[in-house]
Formats: sequence, C-alpha cells, structure tokens
Amino acid sequence: MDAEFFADGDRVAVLTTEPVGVLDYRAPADGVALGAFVACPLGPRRVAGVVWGPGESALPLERLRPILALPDAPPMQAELRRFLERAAAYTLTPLPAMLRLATRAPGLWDGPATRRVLHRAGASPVRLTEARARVLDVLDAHGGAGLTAAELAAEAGVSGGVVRGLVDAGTLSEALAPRDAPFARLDPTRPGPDLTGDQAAGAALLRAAIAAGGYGTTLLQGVTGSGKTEVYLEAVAEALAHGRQSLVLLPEIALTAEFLGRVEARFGARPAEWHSGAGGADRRRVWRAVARGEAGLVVGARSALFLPFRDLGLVVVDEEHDTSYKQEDGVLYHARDMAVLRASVAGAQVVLSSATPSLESWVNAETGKYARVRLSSRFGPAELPDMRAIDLRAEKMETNRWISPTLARAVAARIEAGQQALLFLNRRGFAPVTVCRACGEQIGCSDCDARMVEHRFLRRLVCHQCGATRPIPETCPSCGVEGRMAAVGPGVERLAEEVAERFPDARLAVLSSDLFTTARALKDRIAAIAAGEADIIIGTQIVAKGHNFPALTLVGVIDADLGLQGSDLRAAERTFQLIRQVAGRAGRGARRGLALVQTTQPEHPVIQAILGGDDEGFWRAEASGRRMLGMPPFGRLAGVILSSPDLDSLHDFANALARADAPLRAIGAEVYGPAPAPIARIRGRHRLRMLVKADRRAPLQSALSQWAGALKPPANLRLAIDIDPQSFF
Ligand SMILES: Nc1ncnc2c1ncn2[C@@H]1O[C@H](COP(=O)(O)OP(=O)(O)OP(=O)(O)O)[C@@H](O)[C@H]1O
Ligand SMILES: [Zn+2]
Repeated sequence: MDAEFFADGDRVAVLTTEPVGVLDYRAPADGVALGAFVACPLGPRRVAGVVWGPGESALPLERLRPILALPDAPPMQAELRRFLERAAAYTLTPLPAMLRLATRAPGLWDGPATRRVLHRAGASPVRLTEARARVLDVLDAHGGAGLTAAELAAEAGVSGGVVRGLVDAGTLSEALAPRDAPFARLDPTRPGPDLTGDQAAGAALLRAAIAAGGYGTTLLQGVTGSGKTEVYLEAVAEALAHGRQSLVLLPEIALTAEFLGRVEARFGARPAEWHSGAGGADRRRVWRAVARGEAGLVVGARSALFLPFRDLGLVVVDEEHDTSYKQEDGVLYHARDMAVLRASVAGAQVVLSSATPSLESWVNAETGKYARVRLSSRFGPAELPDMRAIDLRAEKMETNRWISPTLARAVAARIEAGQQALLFLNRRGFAPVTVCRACGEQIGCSDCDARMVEHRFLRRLVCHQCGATRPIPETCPSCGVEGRMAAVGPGVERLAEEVAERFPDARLAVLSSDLFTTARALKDRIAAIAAGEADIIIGTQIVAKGHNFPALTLVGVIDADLGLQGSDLRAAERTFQLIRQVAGRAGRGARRGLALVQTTQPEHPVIQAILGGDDEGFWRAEASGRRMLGMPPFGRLAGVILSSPDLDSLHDFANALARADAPLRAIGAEVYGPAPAPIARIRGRHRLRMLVKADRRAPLQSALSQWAGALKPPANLRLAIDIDPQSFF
C-alpha cells in the first residue's frame, strides 16, 4: 500500500496541471499528505498539482525543489484520484488535462482571509420580537455556523439594527471565521409531498439502494410531468440522512432557478450551485465546502462531476438523454457516462432520469445492467397531451409563412381562452441562408465551410461555427448586383415576425440562447413566462427542457422534418426525444394539452412513433436496427478528427495514419476514411474525419492510443479522438 503521508524531505511525485505531467519534488518541512493540493515551482513559474505518490526519479534529493501545500483544504481522496485516472484512460485524455477539470476554482490560492461572523452566545433575549426570532431561526438553520451581520439581516429580512440589538443583548457574539460563508444545512427529516403509488414505490427502491451502500445505477423512466424530480429528491433525502453528499446534474442552467426553489421547499435550504457562469468567489466557496463535506447537495452543470466530494453517495443526471451532456471541445467526455464511472469508483448510486431515455440507457435497463423505475402517468389530474400531425402538403401555405392555417387557428383559440401557446423551431436567428437572387450566391463564412445566418436583432450575419459576424450586405459580394439579397428559410426570429403580424395583440416571448447575454436574464424570462406574462412563446430547443408552464396548453412544432434529414446515426432517436419533450410542456396544469406537429411526411415511422405513444415499440425498433449494424450500444465507435490550416500535409498525415492501422485491425476494428468532414473547414482549419468501429468488448482505447501514438503529426496538425462520438460534423 502507498504511504498516506510524506515527511519533511521525502521524495514525492506530483501530478501537475501542466503538459509535463508528473514531476518529483521534495516534501515541505511540515510534511505533506498523499493527495494534497500543492503549488510547485516549474522553471520560473509556480503551478498547481496534487501529490500522486512516492517520487521515483533518480535525481539527488538536494536537486529537488520543495512544494507548498494548499492551506485548509483536505487532500484529494483516493476515489477522485482513481476516477481521474480512469476517466483519462477512457477518453484518451492526458491526465494533467483531467486534473485541470478538478482544480477549476479560481482563487484557491488566495490567502486565508477571515471575516467577522456572529454566533449564538447567550440566552434568547427577554423581548423576543418576531424580527429577532427570525434572525435566530436563520442562524439555527445554518447549524451553528456563523454569518456576517449583513448576511444575517438580508437572509432574515430584517434591518441591521435588529441584529445589532441581539449583539448588545448578549445573545449573539462576534468571532473571526474563514472568509467563505458556509452553506445552510439541508434537513432530510422534513416531510416531503404525499407520493402517489408509483412514485412511492420508486422512491422506496432508490432509498433502499442508498441505505444498502455501494454502487448501482437506476433508470428513472417516467412520462413528462410524472414527478421524477419529487422521486429523486427522496433519494437525496436518504443520502443526506446517511451523511453522504449528492450531486444533481441539470442540462441547462436556466432550469436551476425552479429546481433551487423545489429543493428549498423540500429541505428548508438551498443547495450549492456549480456552473461555469458562476463567479470566482462563488466557485471557490462551493469547491471548498464540497471538499470539507459541508455542502450536502450540489446542483450543477457537467463540470460538477470533477468536484472533490468528501463522501459522494448519489449522482442524479436529470434529462439524461440531453445532448448537452456531451462536451464537444477540449476534453471530449460524456457527463452521463462519467457520472456512472465516478459513482462506481466512489461506491455511490446513480439515477438517470428522463421521459425519453437515451437508447444506451434504455438497453442497459432492458438487459438488467441498470435497475428501472417507471412512472407511467402524469401527477394529479394532468394528462399527457393529445398529439396530432398537420400534413403540410394538404395545407395552403403562403410564401415565407411557416405557420399553417390549422396551427394558426389553434393558436388563436388558445389566446382567446386566455391560455398560452408555444411554437417550437430548432433554429436560431432570422434565416439560415442569405442568397443573391441575381446570381444564386449564398453568403458563407470566410473561415468556415458554413453559411452565415442572418440575426435580425443583431442586424448582422453570424457564423454559427466560429461566431464571426458581418453586416448584412446590400450588394452581392459575388456579382455586385444591388438590392437582390434575400433571406431564405425560417429561424425563430423570423417566426416571431410572422407571429407578431398574425397576432398583433398577443404578448410574445422569444427564447433562444443567443438572445440572452446572462444566465440570470434567461432565468428571469422563464420565471416570467411561468407566471403567465406571455401569450405566445417561440423557442429553440431550450424551451424543450423540463420547464413547468402551468397555463401552456398548446405546443406547435413548426418543422418536425428538420432533424430527420441527414444520415446521423441518432437522427431518429434525437427527433423522437426532442419533439416528445417539447410536446410534454403542454397541459401540465388543469387543462389537457394539445401538440400539433407540422410535417411533410406524416407517414414517416419516427413521426408515427412520436404520435402513436408506443414508446417501448420505438426503442425496440431502434435497438434492433442498431444491433443489426453493430452500432452503439451494440458496437463501439471512435471518431478521429484531424485538422490543420495546411490541406496537403493534412491529407498526407491522414493517409499515413490510415495505412498504419495494424493495431486497430489486431482487435478486429474497421477503419473508415479519411474523408472530408461534413463541415470541412472551421476557423480556417481544414478538417478530415475517420471513424473506427469495433466490437463492444474490444480493447478500443489501448489500440487507438497505440495507433495514434506511433505517428508524429506535423506541426500545426491537431488530432482529436472522440470516444463514443455523439456528433459527426
Ligand atoms: N407527489 C406529488 N405531490 C405534489 N406535487 C407533485 C407530486 N408529484 C409531482 N408533483 C408536481 O407535478 C409537477 C410535475 O412534476 P415534476 O416536475 O417532478 O415532473 P417530471 O417528471 O420531472 O417532468 P419533466 O420530465 O417534464 O421535467 C410539478 O409541479 C410537481 O411539483
Ligand atoms: Zn466561421
């Protein structure tokens, strides 16, 4: 067994966050623990690292430089170190890059500043006014941890004078405490809502799994509005009762506002929040509270998986099918898979929650690898929406109009009745294509193989690949003819224009990620919609996820065919999930909802599956198709993306790589390509793709690293390997 502590002058190996990886150093005078977060000199700089084990270099001890341990942070647990190693091996990511994900809390090294906080010191004052009682309640809710006078006054909703009065009376006294304010303790003994039979059975199963300890994964498969959140909060309660921490991953930070409120209603306090949009001080506070075990529940984005939990007992992946769980740049990882990996290392339970699970998770539940909890009806009187297709071939569509007469009538009827309607179009901007009517030229990005998208709110064309913008031209850049540039096709902004013309008195809300500069603004907008401050909501896929809009009774899908085009392996699955999810926003209140799906191919099997309600039949058909082709989850894929500004050297290297495929053939894998990527150039870099397909049990990662490691790419060429790719652009 490894030593757990290194004394003064011992030789230690430190994993740094730099590309050099592990380097040997000398333990400092006070010694240092295995896993300690340290700062170590590297040339003229000081870099972050973690003590990874005993040093192994042959350098004389006096040549090694000493390290500095991070004050008042517990060492990284063996569990997290093992997880980082296994995640690195699985995703073929260098370990230092993996460690960077686990140390992304700015200001960790700032001095241990203190702040003045108040504690209970004496008996309650004789004159216990209601305001004073509130202050004491707030302090008690924080479990004895102190708060500053200002925090206390704000949280209790009283003036500073009330707090000062309690100090003068001797009930509170001031002390110095570490700078970061503590998190209020969540109380798992508070009663939850009365669960329905299905919900109670599911909650009991999850609670028992947590009480038993150890790893396990459960698929929580319940229709939209069935109360999945209530059920997994019972699992959180059980983990809290056992003194273990929980992590709830949400696919969209706009969803956290509602979730925080529900946690507060259930446990009497708010959880810690972790996402990249949070400020540095907030992140440092969460990181430390998580490391010390003081934060019982963290809600966050996928990067929260790399937090240094003291005792992780539960990970929930809400909307587990959501595509945003796959990180598509930098370290390429899938948060759902990494959640399962981390939990298996930590001896924790995983709950994957969805109305429309990924085929991967569905198959794992079918084969018994995952347990399953089913919720087959909506909570309370709410029913699942009625779903119908609108056959666009039979509708009289005006040019440059996207709302069919049938859909327009349905919208008008809802507004008349004082209800909300949602129109869904998964396309940002005003129009996807700007074309010259004189010569047919389509305006493209100068650095990418992509058309520029008109954004009318910005009054500019935007490249959705690289973000480059330019003014909307008056004259054609190709033929020079003036005044013939035209917008072709719809985006949400154009749809909004049509809605404003057709329903001039309706209040519109357009939800598209690019229209909100801050997460706060988006959250506020969503809360306003839920409160009824809009009649018609127009949105991209951000409206499909988990929102509760009680007055919403009609969902119109503008173009159901959009996702069915192309040859993407998951086109059918994604379309099914997206349309089902967005339809699931309708009729969550007292009135039954209706979803109208505009399509030119109502007989298409995927459209039929969406309308028909035979979900299990759809997944079975998808699964058997994939099994026949040896595609995931029945076979394994790795995408290889090669990019370079220089096309010739890119081709040469890709061809050399393809010829050197012996290590891949040795495991029975097939190699396809190289071929130009569907988006053949991004930010001035040409792109080629290869695809490696292997048997489910083949040692794919080791073969890939042997293969790609044998050839040295020329300068400027980047090679990225995407294990279990979700996108193929
Ligand atoms: N047992 C219960 N008691 C009271 N309210 C409940 C109960 N179960 C569910 N609800 C309420 O029903 C609504 C839907 O529940 P919830 O949001 O948990 O569903 P969901 O399955 O997560 O939905 P979706 O998949 O669409 O996000 C919520 O407003 C929730 O508070
Ligand atoms: Zn571009």
